[in-house]
Amino acid sequence: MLVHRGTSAQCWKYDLSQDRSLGGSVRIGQSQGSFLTHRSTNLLRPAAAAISVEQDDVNTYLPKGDMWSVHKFGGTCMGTPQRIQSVADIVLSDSSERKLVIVSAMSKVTDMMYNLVHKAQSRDDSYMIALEEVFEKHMAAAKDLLDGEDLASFLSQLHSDVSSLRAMLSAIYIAGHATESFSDFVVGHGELWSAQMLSYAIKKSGAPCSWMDTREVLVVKPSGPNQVDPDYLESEKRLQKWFSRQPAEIIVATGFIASTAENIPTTLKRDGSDFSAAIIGSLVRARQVTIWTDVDGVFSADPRKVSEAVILSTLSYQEAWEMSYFGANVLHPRTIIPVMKDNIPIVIRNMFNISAPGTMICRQPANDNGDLDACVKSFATIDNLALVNVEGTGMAGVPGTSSAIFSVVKDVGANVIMISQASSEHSICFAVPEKEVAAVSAALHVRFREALAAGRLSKVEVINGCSILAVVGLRMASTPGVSAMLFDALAKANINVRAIAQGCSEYNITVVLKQEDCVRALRAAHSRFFLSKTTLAVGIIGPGLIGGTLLNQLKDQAAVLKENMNIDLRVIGITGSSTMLLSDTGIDLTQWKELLRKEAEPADLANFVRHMSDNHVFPNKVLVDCTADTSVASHYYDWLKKGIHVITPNKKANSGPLDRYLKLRTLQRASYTHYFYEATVGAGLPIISTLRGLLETGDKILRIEGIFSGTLSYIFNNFEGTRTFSNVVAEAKEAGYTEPDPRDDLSGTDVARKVIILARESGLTLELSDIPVKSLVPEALASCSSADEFMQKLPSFDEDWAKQRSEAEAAGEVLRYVGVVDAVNQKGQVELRRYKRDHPFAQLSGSDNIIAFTTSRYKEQPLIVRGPGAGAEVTAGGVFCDMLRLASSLGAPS
Ligand SMILES: NC(=O)c1ccc[n+]([C@@H]2O[C@H](COP(=O)([O-])OP(=O)(O)OC[C@H]3O[C@@H](n4cnc5c(N)ncnc54)[C@H](O)[C@@H]3O)[C@@H](O)[C@H]2O)c1
Ligand SMILES: N[C@@H](CCO)C(=O)O
Ligand code: NA
Repeated sequence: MLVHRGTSAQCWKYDLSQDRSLGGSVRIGQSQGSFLTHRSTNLLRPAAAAISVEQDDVNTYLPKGDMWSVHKFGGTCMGTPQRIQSVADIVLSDSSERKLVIVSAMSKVTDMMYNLVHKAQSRDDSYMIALEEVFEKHMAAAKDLLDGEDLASFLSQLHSDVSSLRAMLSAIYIAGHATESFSDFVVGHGELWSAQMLSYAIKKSGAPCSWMDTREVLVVKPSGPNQVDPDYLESEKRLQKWFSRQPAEIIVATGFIASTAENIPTTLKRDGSDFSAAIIGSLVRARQVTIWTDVDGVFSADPRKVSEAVILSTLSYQEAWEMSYFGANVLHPRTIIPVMKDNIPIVIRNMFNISAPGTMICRQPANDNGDLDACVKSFATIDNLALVNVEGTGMAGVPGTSSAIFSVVKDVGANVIMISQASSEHSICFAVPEKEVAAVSAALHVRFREALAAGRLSKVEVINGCSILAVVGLRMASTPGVSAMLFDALAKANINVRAIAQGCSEYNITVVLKQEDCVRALRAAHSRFFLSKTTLAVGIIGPGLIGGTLLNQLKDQAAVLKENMNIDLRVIGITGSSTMLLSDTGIDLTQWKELLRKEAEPADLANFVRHMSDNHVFPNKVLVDCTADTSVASHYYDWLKKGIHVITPNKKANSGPLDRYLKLRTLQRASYTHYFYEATVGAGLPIISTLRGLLETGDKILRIEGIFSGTLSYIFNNFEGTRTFSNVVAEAKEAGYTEPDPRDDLSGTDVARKVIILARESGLTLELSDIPVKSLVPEALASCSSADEFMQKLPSFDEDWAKQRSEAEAAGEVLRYVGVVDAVNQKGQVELRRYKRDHPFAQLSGSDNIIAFTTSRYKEQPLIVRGPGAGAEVTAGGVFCDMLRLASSLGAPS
């Protein structure tokens, strides 16, 4: 077989007459007269001779090192003329002194080319039509991309290549067979054409650019089935030679194709163009090799399984290596070898998202700061495995047992994926693909029949349905605490580990688990290492006025919090009284209402809470009770006990039975689980936090007095002139100030609850029933069956109210509904009082609360907090504030 390099036609020609596999009867291409080697007059020389002549006079200079930047663009990047143009733009925007650009064939073309060969050798003459399609595709692309002389010369080359291919394929058709090198020759045209098109596109901008047929340069030798090794020395000589002839600043080179030392066209097999880029990067000692693709970089886990997966900014060569073994879509391990030896970084970048910085694979990751979590780079899983466990006392101290086991495994051709043996030597277990395990087990039973019969081996056991979770990271095995973190995460997720292997290579810890647990294990482990410690999984109970407003506030603010404070809030559940909506990773808050309507399931608080506690993706969980429900509040104790934080504007727990309250607070103080309830008093106003601040710094509370009801404040602030009482109550309800049942406000119960909350916070041990309350609910309406009925009947009492008001007015006074915590006398009280018009309590407007703290330090003048104390936005804001307080207790920056 003879192979020749062409001149400007730059096409390799086969002399099929020498290929015995084709019967030596066909000749192609000679009539075209393009068999001149470059700048040579030798006609039809045997390839080996051609090389020796050219090598001898090589004395050229190929600049090497930092000035070179190597780029590789895969088929998707070269998919359309527009994309080829974008590739040209990317190359031109690189300011490196010299650029070497490796390209794949346009997307789908390699398959089309293999298909041509396949058709021809199966004697399917539709290969002619298929070849025409290949031609059309490239012609159309070129016409779109190029014009003038460039277009003409590309098309003439394309024509001539296609006619050679036609002849070649017809030969294959006749022989009914294609050798590997024939097939490689045909297939390699995809790269030849894409490289030429790109180089013309770059040249169009005026930049000096040549294209390189890498078969002239890259020499490889077969090193195994479907695998080749580069011959660096020979390739470097040829590259020197090539460069001495065409020293352009930009070189576009064909990926994937190469030649043997005998100049037979071949390919880099499955390692493909990435391998080309790495080899060439190494030949020129490039400053960097950039692999352009359609993803933002290398993920920390398969993003289809772990929605929290992140793009890694750096990876060491070895980590990339490990990860590609586990199927991460990184680089083929062999691809890394050429650049690794020269410490050339490889950067994986997304051509369709230039703003993403990508992942740099290099020797020493820059951000390796020694943190535990930085030791772990990624997680991967392999499914459909079986564990084989060979067990018996006869194994200990008997050399050769493992060798015997694994030679059996080898003989049946099974692939051992992981091995683990405890040092007691009583068992060896290893994982193989499930489909291979039957053969392995049968062969082991045969091989160890005697040992089993004699009891030296007790069993050869197969455990089906296993998966591997592999954790990859540099220094992992040598850093204390990493495996503890991993196994703790798995334990918390209630996942049983069947076997463990950790090589001393330090790059990988592998655990075998039940396949059904695998994704859960992956998520739990990933979140432990990758999620911000202030990621909060949130469950909202009661998406009514306050809960709904809170959800909307979260929707608007979540991104800012994540960006600025590293606080990641994920609402993973919303439950109302009839339906609930659950999500494992976070509900889309832009459409929570719609989702709750359409995709919800029947509400079930126990299941809702289970959903929260079973979630192992998120390190912290909080339930936010936005109901006014006593029974919901009765669960706080259990939730806190489960480690779920609780936040609420619901007053029921803190104003309920004293013993339960004390039990709850004792638990809260003893644990690191938090319970916040600022919005229970004064809505978003800082009442609880002010009181706590006073107490915790050693101040002594003497008296807390104020207007604690937004509703009643509003009513008496607006009950003026000709307005009726019932009308103003309706307005307060409409404005969202009232409790779900406004009688809770008018009866004084709501104020009494707030008084109790503050009293207990101040250390008083009072029950709600200890507080004398003046109710404003007319006795006759106390028994109304619904809030609506109450509101309907309220106008009949307007006259009574008008009378009370005018009496006060006549005395130059106003009516105000106040609550008092008398800490000195350990009492509380709620009543309707009259205040002079110039009293601060008479100056309020809207739903204002005013709370005056008289303390040892604030004795002459009380500390006063005043402002709107009811309403959707301020209350939800107060609850939100508690969520951030929680995040900051968990370590969020302040
Ligand atoms: N409105 C305010 O200005 C204000 C101010 C401070 C505190 N609060 C408190 O906020 C809470 C909510 O008030 P709101 O005005 O939003 O009331 P709301 O009636 O509008 O909302 C309560 C929601 O909880 C739901 N719910 C009731 N029981 C439930 C259960 N067992 N499970 C699940 N969902 C249940 C209801 O269906 C409703 O959607 C109350 O505790 C209230 O005291 C309100
Ligand atoms: N209904 C309550 C809401 C705030 O707790 C009020 O009017 O004050
Ligand atoms: Na408050």
